[in-house]
Amino acid sequence: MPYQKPRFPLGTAENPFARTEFIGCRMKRIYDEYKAKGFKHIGLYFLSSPSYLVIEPEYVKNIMSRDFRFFTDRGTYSNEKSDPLSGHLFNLEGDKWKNLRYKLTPTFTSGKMKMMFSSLVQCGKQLKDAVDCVRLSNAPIDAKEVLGCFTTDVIGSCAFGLDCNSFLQPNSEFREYGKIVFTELTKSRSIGAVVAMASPKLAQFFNIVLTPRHITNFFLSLVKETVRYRKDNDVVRKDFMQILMDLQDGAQFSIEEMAANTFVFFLAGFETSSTTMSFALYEMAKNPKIQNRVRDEVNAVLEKHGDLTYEAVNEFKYLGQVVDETLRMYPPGALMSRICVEEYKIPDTDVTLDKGTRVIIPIYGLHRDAEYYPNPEHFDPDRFSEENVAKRHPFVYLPFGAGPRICIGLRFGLMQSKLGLAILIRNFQFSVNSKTKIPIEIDPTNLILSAKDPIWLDVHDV
Ligand code: HEM
Repeated sequence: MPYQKPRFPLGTAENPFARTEFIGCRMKRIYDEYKAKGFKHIGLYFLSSPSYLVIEPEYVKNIMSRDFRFFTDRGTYSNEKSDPLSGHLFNLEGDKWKNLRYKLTPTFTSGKMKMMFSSLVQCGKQLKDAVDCVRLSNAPIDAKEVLGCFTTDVIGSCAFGLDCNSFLQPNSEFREYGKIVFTELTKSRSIGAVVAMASPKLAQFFNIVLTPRHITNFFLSLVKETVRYRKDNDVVRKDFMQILMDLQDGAQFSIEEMAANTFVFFLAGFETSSTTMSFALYEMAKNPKIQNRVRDEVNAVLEKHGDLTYEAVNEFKYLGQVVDETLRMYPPGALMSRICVEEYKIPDTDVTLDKGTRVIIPIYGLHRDAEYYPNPEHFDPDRFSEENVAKRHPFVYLPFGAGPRICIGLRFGLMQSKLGLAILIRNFQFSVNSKTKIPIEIDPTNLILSAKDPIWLDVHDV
């Protein structure tokens, strides 16, 4: 198999203590270079760990879906005893993951989502009022900050039962944690974080704790107090916490497990959705035709339904295509990993992956590959019309992953993104403020794809 020559001591990896290029872009460069030479896959080294980068979509399909049993784990680090918040669905492996996924799947049925919908609409009203205030003062909005407040409020309300209104209380503890949690966990350049990435087993051996103690204490006590308050006062709410509490009554969850799994909704659900919405708004601000088409659709659907209902959001077809195209150009999870848990022969080749090999799926590379998406730097929601989608290999579009480990919050993420964008586009017109750099620079230090600087947009009346 072709491979990139490793150099001591980093292998083919970039120095993790001095990140100068976003990891998704780096993998895209390798993907482009080897694809141009006609290769379907390539070997890499992260420090001394062998890794395998996939180029051919058919191999991606086998790994993520058809032959999933060889690739059940993601290879992220968790240590349930010393670092209780790390024992969540994203990190767990093998049977522990399988059992938890089975228990949590009912959390995202359409019935449960409908139940939470009114909380989302309430957060949407606060978003509209906040943007209106900025419009009246003739100032631009920082889309990242505004939408960060919105998704913080949504997750606060739907996962923790809190009424945050981050717009009125920008310095509330919950919003402050929203800002730092992701950064502290994913930008960490401690030796422990590097060891955990290179070898989760070694990190386990040294009992490494990645979650800062103050974050663990905040979330553990928040969940403990909420559960105690609801039980003592017979309070029943329509949120994730309630669903987990109902499961807990069947003795399926400890308080630590409940905290870890509400925490992961915070970790996996908040920044992914807010960056998606910020990029979508930025693209629409650059493309008034697309923005107007979305506004016309939103108005027509709302006229038909009379109100912003769950069913109405599901009818925003073109807005859905705008979100799909945004996730193609700016997938928050720009690369995905799997661990080969049993020796695996790549079908129709003489390549065998050893147990323990890390597999990298270069989502950003696939999404910006001109073979699948001609003129890939161009924002074009029509790529996602039913007819055009049917012409493509399904495994060249993976913003939520695929197979049994696909994002469990996919429908929730799409629903909150479409709802927030519909409210904004219906009520305001957006254009790019001169302070915004075009094209947007990607933050090299973040593990998820996000803008390095604020995205300033001017807001006008419709
Ligand atoms: C636009 C929004 C979102 C995007 C782009 C996104 C993307 C992803 C991706 C790429 C994965 C990895 C999938 C794989 O390895 O195949 C993932 C997993 C996950 N996501 Fe999301 N996500 C979003 C929203 C959410 C929300 C709102 C929640 C929860 C409320 C959530 C919870 C999770 C969890 C728990 C996992 C781990 C699933 C497992 O391992 O079984 N995500 N997400």
